[in-house]
Amino acid sequence: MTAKSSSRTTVRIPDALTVKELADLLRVSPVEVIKRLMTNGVMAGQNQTIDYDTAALVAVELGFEPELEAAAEPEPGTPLIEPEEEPDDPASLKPRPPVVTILGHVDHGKTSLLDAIRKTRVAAGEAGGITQHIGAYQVERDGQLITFIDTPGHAAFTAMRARGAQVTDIAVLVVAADDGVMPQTVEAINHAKAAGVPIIVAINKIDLPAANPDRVKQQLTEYGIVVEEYGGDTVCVPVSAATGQGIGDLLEAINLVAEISELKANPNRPGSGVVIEAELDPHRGPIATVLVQRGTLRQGDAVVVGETSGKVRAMLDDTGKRVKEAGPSTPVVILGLEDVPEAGDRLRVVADEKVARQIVEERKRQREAQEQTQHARVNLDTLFNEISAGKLKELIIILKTDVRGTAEAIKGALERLSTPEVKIRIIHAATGPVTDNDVMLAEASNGIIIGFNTRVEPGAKKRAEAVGVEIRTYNIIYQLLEDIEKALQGMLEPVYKTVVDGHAEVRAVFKSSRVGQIAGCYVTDGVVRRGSLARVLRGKEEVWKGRCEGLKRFQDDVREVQAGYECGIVISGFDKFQVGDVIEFYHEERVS
Ligand SMILES: Nc1nc2c(ncn2[C@@H]2O[C@H](COP(=O)(O)OP(=O)(O)OP(=O)(O)O)[C@@H](O)[C@H]2O)c(=O)[nH]1
Repeated sequence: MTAKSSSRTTVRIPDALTVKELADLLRVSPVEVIKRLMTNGVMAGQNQTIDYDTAALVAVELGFEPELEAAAEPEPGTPLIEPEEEPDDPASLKPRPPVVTILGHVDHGKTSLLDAIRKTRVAAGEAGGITQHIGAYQVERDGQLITFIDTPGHAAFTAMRARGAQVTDIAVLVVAADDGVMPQTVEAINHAKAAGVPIIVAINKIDLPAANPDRVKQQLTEYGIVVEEYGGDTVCVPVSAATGQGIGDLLEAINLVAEISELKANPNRPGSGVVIEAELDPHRGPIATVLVQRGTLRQGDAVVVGETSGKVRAMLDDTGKRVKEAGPSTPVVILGLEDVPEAGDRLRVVADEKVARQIVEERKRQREAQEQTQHARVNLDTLFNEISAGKLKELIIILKTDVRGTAEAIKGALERLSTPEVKIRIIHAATGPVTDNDVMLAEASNGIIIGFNTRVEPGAKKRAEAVGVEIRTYNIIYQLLEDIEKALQGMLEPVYKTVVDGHAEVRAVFKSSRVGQIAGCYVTDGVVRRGSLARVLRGKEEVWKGRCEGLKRFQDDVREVQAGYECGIVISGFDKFQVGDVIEFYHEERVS
């Protein structure tokens, strides 16, 4: 019998309610509900609150078809817990300022350029005149605001991305007109491309007699950056951070690219954003610069930031002025956190401080649990499995070699190994050892690193091991190519054994318009994890094999659920659950 039989009466159940309220809804006595709960392993008194999943189990047993009652529309501006992924109604989106990061080779003038841009607003007569360094600032040009991230360089840019936080909309690539394209210019180009952000070229130091902007433009074409003058679509602006020449043009170019990118966000929702930098101030406690990305952050909001929480006691803008609220693309310093968060941590507004602390506790627990399982990153041994499962369409490679000629040759040869199933994409090829930056890029892009006739810096090796990025080194080209080819065809595939992690018993089946079927389950032994391999057993027969696509406790998405708890489970491609089915969770372990 499943919960889907047509004779059942639908009952709408809120996401949390007391046992008594549930009894009223189901028109039975509270004692009846308590008895049913007990047989399902839940001990609860009549005034105790239970979650939807638990209530639904009882409803099904009593012949109802449970349905989650949609939460009431919140009052505008009321902070609430909501999943970050929830999309905005397109009609609610409003234009927002672009967020710009300045990248480029050492000494080409990134810091000077940021200073010169900052000065334009002092010149424009801004009150106070002095800008605080808070990690980001805004300037206005032709009535449009532009937000600059004040930490130049792609190391910071990619470190953020490796932590899953994409803050930059536009990258300004600074190239010194006298020096031309240098190794870190190329690295910056590839980091920006990997992040998929448009590039604007600022040819700096044009005040110098040795300046040769044409040579720079020419050199850039070798790296796929073709400026407009040469028939390409990259905007290029000659500037001098020293004299201020061209800074206005650069700002106009940014506005132009921003307009084409149609950057938008919904300001009318609880604020969320990313930490740009944070520190412990001896007088004010933990302070963090946050770039608001969606919604509006307000003084008094309860927030969760990475693994800390608090209440926004005060907010300051980039001139040090107190502000009460901050909308999309606005950088603000917030005071009132319990601890110092990390750059790249996400901030979310939640209902109140108690909820905030609960979420932090849960996050810490989940992280600890995750630390015990290996990072699921791409590596050559498991490549074929990923391809077969349709999970990988592209193998991303970062290639480091001893000399430039080899880099080009290997790049070409590797790209030719692409198959209809998997494209090989080399997002960065350069000479020199494998560095920390390369590992960060691989981490952010889910790629692997190949070193040819080159060494791996100790720091890079340590980081790669910690984050699970694969580095392979070779001295013979054909061996390198053969390994990749074998990996693509699954011939490198080692032998695996199946290890069972846990079982969950299906106790109710719910329909969801979004994901198909959700199995209301009880974890009988072990642990079940989101993303894990799973097979559905009916008696002794295996009726389906797939992946656990969704795992919920109450209304929250969770990474794992231990034995003795209820949860909602979605298995990829399967919508024929029956009450009594057992879902077996397992993983493949390599046999050495
Ligand atoms: N003549 C001239 N010198 C400049 C210009 N921009 C920067 N410089 C000089 O170039 C040097 C490097 O500038 P920075 O702004 O520190 O360069 P950077 O790219 O931030 O360097 P790192 O932070 O070390 O990566 C400094 O001595 C600046 O004074 C310019 O437009 N013209």
